[in-house]
Amino acid sequence: MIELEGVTKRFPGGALAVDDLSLSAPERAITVLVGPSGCGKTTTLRMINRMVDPTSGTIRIDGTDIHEMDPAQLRRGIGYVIQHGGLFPHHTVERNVAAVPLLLGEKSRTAFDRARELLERVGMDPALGRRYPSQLSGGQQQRVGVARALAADPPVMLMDEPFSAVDPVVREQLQDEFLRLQGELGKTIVMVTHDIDEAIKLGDHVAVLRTGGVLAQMATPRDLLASPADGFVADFLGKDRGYRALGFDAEEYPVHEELTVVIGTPVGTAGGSADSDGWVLVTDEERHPLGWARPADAEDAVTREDLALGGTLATVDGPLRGALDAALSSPSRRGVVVDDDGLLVGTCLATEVLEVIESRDRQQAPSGARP
Ligand SMILES: Nc1ncnc2c1ncn2[C@@H]1O[C@H](COP(=O)(O)OP(=O)(O)OP(=O)(O)O)[C@@H](O)[C@H]1O
Repeated sequence: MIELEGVTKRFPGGALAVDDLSLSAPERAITVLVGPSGCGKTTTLRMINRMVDPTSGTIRIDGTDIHEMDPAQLRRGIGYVIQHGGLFPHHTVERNVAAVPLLLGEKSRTAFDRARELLERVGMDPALGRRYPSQLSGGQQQRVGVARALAADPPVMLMDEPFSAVDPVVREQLQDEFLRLQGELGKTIVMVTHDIDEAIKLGDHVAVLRTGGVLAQMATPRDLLASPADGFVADFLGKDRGYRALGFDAEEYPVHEELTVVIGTPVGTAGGSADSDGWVLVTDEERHPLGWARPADAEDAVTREDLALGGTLATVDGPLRGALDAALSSPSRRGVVVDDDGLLVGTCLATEVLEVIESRDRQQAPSGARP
């Protein structure tokens, strides 16, 4: 557990970067610091590994005041990941990952073996280990940055905008893989971002800071969306709060059997007729959904050109937001539901998902409560 108690940082020249900040980052959880530019996020993070010293206040890790610890020893227990990976440009990728263990006196062979293992763990082809950082994409550099921070197996990780230097698609992938990795490793993580969506997706706890380094609210993402403390937090959370809150609710909703046809075969072979609207769901032979088709002639084989794409997929025990989105984005208005292996389970209807939400809300609302 990392605890900040009344921490203030005033830089020489007068800038008050962090003002009387108190918060706790629980063990084995991801705590995200989020807020507008200049609100003191990076300064706060750097005070935890003593790259910046607070003007006043106390920071403790597992009950020990970090100012009573030797800075080198402190940093050995803290992995640090920054934007663009912060890699040494003149070292190979493997050498970058092995850097800290080598510094700590690890045998070269052990350090490099572990570097290759870590690269694989963060989803990199180990063959890329012999390249130099400039020969990697932005997303790959970020992965190497994470691998390097993990190399000495520190219990604590500090991450400063680790996924912000890449495009939105790669960013989503990195976030998903990071969550999977954290599920295995269970590090105590403090992460900085200016992106509230990233904070809500990754954070077990989210601390919203306002300019001047003042804590506006610290809560779980669900509570933050449901009850922002004030107008600043509400504005910072932005629009679509009600809809985004559905991203946390993995609840059962009705799933219906759907008529399907295998790609390359005529709709007529589907063993029934398409729904009255004419849309039929096309799958591959293993029942992975491929898209919807509304062929003019049921005797013609369905081809990839016939597919109307764009619908999102919902996971059967996933959040209600996914189910609602699948239904609303589907050309047939029937949302495609798959299992964890991506195989078709059936379809769902927006009206029925909404019924689940409403009946749940009725059950949760205290009696006499008004919206
Ligand atoms: N070394 C420094 N000397 C003087 N002022 C500094 C220094 N580092 C940061 N500051 C100031 O402290 C305030 C907080 O900066 P910080 O980098 O912590 O904010 P941030 O929330 O991480 O911002 P961003 O999202 O833009 O990275 C800013 O006003 C900044 O100008």
